[in-house]
Amino acid sequence: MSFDLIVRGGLLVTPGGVRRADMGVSGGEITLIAEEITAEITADGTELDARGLHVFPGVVDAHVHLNEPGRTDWEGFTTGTRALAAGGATTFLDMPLNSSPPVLNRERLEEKARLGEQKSLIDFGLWGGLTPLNLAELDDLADAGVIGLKAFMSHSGLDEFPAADDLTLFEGMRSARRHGLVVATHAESNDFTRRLTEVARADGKKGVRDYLDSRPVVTELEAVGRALLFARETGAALHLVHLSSGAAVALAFEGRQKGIDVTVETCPHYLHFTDEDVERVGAALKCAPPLRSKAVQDDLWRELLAGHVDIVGSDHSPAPPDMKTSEDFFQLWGGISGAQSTLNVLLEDGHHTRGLPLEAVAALSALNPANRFRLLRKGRLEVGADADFALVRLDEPFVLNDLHDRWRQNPYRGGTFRGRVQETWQRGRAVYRDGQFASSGRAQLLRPRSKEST
Ligand SMILES: NC(=O)NC(NC(N)=O)C(=O)[O-]
Ligand SMILES: [Zn+2]
Ligand SMILES: [Zn+2]
Repeated sequence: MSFDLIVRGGLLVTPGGVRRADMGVSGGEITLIAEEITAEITADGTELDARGLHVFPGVVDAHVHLNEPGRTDWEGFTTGTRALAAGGATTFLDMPLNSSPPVLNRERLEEKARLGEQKSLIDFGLWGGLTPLNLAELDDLADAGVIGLKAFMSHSGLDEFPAADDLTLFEGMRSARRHGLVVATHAESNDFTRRLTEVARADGKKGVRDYLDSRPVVTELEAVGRALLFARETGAALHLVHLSSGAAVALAFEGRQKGIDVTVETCPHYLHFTDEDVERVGAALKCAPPLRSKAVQDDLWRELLAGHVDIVGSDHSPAPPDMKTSEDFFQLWGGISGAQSTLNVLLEDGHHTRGLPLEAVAALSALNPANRFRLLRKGRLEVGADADFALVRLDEPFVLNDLHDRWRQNPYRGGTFRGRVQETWQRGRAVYRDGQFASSGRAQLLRPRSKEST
């Protein structure tokens, strides 16, 4: 056997555990994992010395907003995927908003796919929207290869992507079930958050704390409960994005124990920052649902360490500085820039601080999202999988300053972490190495593998 690439002597974080081994790659695929590979590499092949480094499966970020076309100035494929690659990601799933017009039909999906294949550095899948405007388009979206359908249960921040009312969500789930697609929900109660916002605004409230108080945990719990009910009644696969509270994760876990097909995502910002950080830092940490108290964060970590969280996705959603500047905290764009730092947060706050095993870090960031969205060549260091991996220096602290996303405003800037990503490889080819990026043009659009073929 000969190889195009041999990764030598790294500590491989495989689904079965961490092991020191060589990894051989041919044609972009992992073809051998062995204690020592003695075979030759091809004449133009590469040997990579990974001694002293951990080899993680490339991050599969299930939740990013790269906003191209239409709002590329907020964040686009070029800068967004550089940030992702520098953070060890080799796959991302892009949300149907805030690109404009949003991905609500086949044409928009195909347009975004074309742009992504030209400009993205790494492989990607595309979410389609589920709104009251496009129920008639869902069959087409499924056929065109969406990775899943995304619905907002509260206002999305953009009128062009309206919230799904109960009937829309219910009908959307029925359709998704027929197509074998996952429905993702932004779970905050529309009635509840809208009324609390109105009341606060009527009282002239504008502060950080006023905003945080307008979206309490109960508004998340109400929406999670309703989404679970609809999933149970329709038999659809439900993915709860960006849960912010341990209580919401626990509610989802109860649902799963009762047989509902539900997975749970949380985000690095809920694990790393609290409400006090929002008060200190301001706009860079505005998001919905908002950051929570230390006590709620502790609950969230408890649930995660108990294995009740499936996926950690970045929800990277930047906006230009003028949308992140206002005296009125309600007026600011909600969205946090975090595409580059998911592994850093999981390794620093999870592994080093709380003893989260490295296999769990790899499962939350790569294997579980790959499995949930049926990307079975992704997310695992295993023979037969794509050679998508990141070389990580696990123990040495570093200051995160070299950020590659679109705007300067990034709440992780200047933070100290352990778990620096040294290099990122996709299908056997370096996409990020020595601080440099490969050229784009090789990224592939990924479609969920159909049930029949698995
Ligand atoms: N339109 C957005 O980018 N919204 C995102 N914004 C947040 N989370 O604050 C989201 O995922 O809801
Ligand atoms: Zn959301
Ligand atoms: Zn989002």
